[in-house]
Amino acid sequence: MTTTPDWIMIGGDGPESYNQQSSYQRALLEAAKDKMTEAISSNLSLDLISNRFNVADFGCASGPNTFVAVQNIIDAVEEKYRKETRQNPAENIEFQVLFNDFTLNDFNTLFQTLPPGRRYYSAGVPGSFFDRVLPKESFHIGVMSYAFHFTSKIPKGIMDRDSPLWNKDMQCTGFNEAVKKAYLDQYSIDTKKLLDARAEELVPGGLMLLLGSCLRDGVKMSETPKGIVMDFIGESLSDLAKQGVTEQEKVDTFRTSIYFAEQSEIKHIIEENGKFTIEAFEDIIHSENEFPLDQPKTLAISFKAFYGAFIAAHFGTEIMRKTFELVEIKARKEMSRLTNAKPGMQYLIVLRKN
Ligand SMILES: C[S@@+](CC[C@H](N)C(=O)[O-])C[C@H]1O[C@@H](n2cnc3c(N)ncnc32)[C@H](O)[C@@H]1O
Ligand SMILES: [Mg+2]
Repeated sequence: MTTTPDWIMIGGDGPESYNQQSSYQRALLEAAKDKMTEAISSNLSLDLISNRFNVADFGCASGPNTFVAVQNIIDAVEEKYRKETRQNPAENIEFQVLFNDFTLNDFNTLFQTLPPGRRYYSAGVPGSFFDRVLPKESFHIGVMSYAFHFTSKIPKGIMDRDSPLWNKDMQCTGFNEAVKKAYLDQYSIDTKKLLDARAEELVPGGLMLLLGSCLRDGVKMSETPKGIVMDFIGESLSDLAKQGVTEQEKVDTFRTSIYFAEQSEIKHIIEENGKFTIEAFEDIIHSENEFPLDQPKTLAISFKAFYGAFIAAHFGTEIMRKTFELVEIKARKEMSRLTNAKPGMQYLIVLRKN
């Protein structure tokens, strides 16, 4: 079963494209490179490194971050091989990279911008990562970067005005217990399906490296900079409805299929699923921080690269642009709220298939 959503990261390589605007996601990959190398060096068995080595990226978007992620992995595998066998990996190992995303993802831009001089063969793998997308035991290391926080759908009741779970916000702010539980339940169901699928597709002993952001335990989404900006997006949409640029009804029916879980929630889901051992759950702290909180323009652009897709799908591109103009103004006005917010957390999770 392949489900294709009505939103998709902004393709191409224009000024608003994911390709051009996803530098904050990339900063995490760059900061985590040493930890990824270490994780591969200590958790990947040398027996798995033979003449053919397959790397898969789930939720790759249109680049270029995916190229950084897979190159980090290939460099680490080569380094381990070179050190432990004293042989030249280039003579003995062929790499293949499997790029997965929804069918509507801009794979054309991805393939047109593949790094010159790369030492791997490439293939596109279309389809939802909540289902099987590859044959059994077909890859050795998988990566997901900023793609481990999606749900397959909006939880039941959230959109229903007569339900106690009716959520007026476009996101799970964390303040309504029942709403939070509905999101967590849906996230838990979907993530377990995702882990089941990857466990079948991975070779025994294979690894999954997950990079992204989550909440520190006990922190509510709307208390973090990311949650505050998401609230700005919701408020900006309401402002546009008040101005008559869009309808309030449309704003009220806009939700995102995203749930940023708390660290212990993620651990619990992985442990309950039971297909993987958590070898590491690292807090990645780097100089770029998660967001440039003192640069409203950059902040608005970063969020546009990611959330713009959802908004454009529901409201059209014009409203999407106007929304982020307002978001930038709000971020400028409320900079102290952003800089005083509770910190989010960026992670590298290393999973080994049991
Ligand atoms: C924020 S982007 C991250 C892109 C890239 N990995 C990076 O680090 O910059 C999330 C990507 O996950 C993809 N995605 C979300 N849900 C998915 C699903 N169920 N199956 C496949 N891809 C999915 C989206 O289409 C999008 O390209
Ligand atoms: Mg994000």
